[in-house]
Amino acid sequence: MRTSIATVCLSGTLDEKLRAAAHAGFDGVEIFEPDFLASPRSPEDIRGIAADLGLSLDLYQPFRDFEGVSPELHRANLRRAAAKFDLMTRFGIDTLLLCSNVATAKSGDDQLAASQLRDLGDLAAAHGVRVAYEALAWGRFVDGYEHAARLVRLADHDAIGICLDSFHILSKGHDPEAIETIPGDKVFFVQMADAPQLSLDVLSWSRHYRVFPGEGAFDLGRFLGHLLRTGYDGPISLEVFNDTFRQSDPEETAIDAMRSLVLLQEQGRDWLDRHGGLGSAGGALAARERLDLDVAPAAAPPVDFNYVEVRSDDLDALRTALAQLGFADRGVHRSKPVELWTQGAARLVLGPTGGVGSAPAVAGLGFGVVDQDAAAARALAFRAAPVAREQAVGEERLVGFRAPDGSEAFFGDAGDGEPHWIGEFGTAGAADGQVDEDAAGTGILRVDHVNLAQPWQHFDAAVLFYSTVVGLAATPSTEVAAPIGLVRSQVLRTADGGVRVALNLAPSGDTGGAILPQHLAFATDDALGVARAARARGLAPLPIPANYYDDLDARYELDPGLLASLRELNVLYDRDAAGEFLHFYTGAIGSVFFEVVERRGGYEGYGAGNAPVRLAAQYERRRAGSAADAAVVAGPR
Ligand SMILES: O=C(O)c1ccc(O)c(O)c1
Ligand SMILES: [Mg+2]
Repeated sequence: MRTSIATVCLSGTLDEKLRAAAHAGFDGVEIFEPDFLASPRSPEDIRGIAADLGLSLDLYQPFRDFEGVSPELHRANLRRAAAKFDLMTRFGIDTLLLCSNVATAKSGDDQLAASQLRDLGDLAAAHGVRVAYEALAWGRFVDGYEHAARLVRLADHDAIGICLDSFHILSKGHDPEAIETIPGDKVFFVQMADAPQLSLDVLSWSRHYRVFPGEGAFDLGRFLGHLLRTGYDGPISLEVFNDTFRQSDPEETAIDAMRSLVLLQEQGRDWLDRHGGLGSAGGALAARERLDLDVAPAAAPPVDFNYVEVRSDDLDALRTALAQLGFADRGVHRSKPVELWTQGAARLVLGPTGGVGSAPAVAGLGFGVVDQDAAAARALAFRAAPVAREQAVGEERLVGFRAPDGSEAFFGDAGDGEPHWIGEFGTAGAADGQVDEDAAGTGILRVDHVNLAQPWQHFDAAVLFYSTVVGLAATPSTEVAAPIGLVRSQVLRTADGGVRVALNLAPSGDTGGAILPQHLAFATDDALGVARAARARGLAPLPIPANYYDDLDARYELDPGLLASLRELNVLYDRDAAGEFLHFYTGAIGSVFFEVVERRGGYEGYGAGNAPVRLAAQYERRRAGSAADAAVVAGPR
């Protein structure tokens, strides 16, 4: 499948955009007119640069407000179009994107619009170019692709075809199935964008929230499936608008964009496989070979967390908190400045930060997979950047990739029992790799979830990274009220919940995770027991206000003994139709904190209703100053 991207999707100068698109492996670009107008370069210059980079110039866009106008305006519009056709000839671009009229159309008469499009077709043909007509979701008279297709049919001109843009179609709730009724050779161009499900006017939604495929909520695999059945074999181009990529590095955005197209091709193939393939149309059958879908090799999703790596400048505070939670000190690594703490299958690797601007507190996530090579091959096909890992002779191989926030995702062996690499720890440590059974607890079983605060520029890219490179499934995003604003939150997980990663949108200006720390949640089947034992070892949990427990009582009519224990131990509670949830928190330790969770029955949530209480309690602590946090890690009381 030929890939393309509109220059509007990338930040920087036109030169930078072209370079980024080429480096990410795109076959071509759409030249977005404002990018050209702002460039000091001539069309011939740009044509030469694109050719040197191996990029085709697939489309010039947008041309606006043409059809359905008065005769005088029509004459002026044709003059305007002729100038653009001349320009396109200099660029060597053969297709102009025409948006449906949003401003100057005086009539919704299809015959008038079609005859004006036919005139435009004559003019385009005379210049050796063609026009792709696109229904904008907020068009004055034409706001749907089926209407646009009808006008193209009425215009009946070789140089007039349609541009299908997934956003305009799916944002209106239009069914993409009728795409199959459009002849493939009348589809002149295709633009793809995803978007989160919002109830917002389509113009604002389009201009501020479009994201790359896989980062939003649209079913684009189905869209692509219907499209391929027309026999279309032109480029699939990305066209997103939002407030984020404009402030991001174009090279990174372009990789993210390419990753989304690899995912889209897999989703399209899967949809076709489930829905009868390309159908019986002869031409369409050949299309699949011509399209040559670039699909990543399959790999099973991760099974569990192999380990979590936390970096901190206050390792003593982390050690104290982990010891209070019952973790065992397993000693230091034999060749790296890191140490291992474990309890059950929860494994934490602690190390110092690399200084200012280094990776976030949760610097690495190890995912247990059944086939490391397959997982790595899939990650590479999704254009993930491998992380070089120094490896001493005999040390277990771990394959790693850089996540958008600068942290690292590693694939290790899933399996029963401890990973082999554990043997690399303990040679120099006091604990000698052995668990001190007396000091350690046994209530914590494994990591339940990891909660990563994401810089706002990387949130969408992180959703795509964890769903493609790591292989988790994205669930719908939610918003949580906090004293510092609304916090967007989205969980990516495996079907059985063995791996859960929650992403939270860090408030802007939150450098170093001071406002929204990263956090690790450990699973237990006895939260009250773990809380009690931790308290005996000196842990002061995050204090929860009495008001909260009064409300719990009012809502749930809890057993008085249970309520008293929750209140006494600062354990929070939630319940839904499937089960119950008990959880408590430590205070923040630098830019990380810990949570212990107990899921009863089939409870699958995260106590979202309790998040405002937790966030307010943490806010309170922060305001009270570091003295309060110091108390969290003080010795036994
Ligand atoms: O928002 C717009 O104006 C606009 C312009 C060109 C497009 O292809 C599009 O989908 C939207
Ligand atoms: Mg478009």
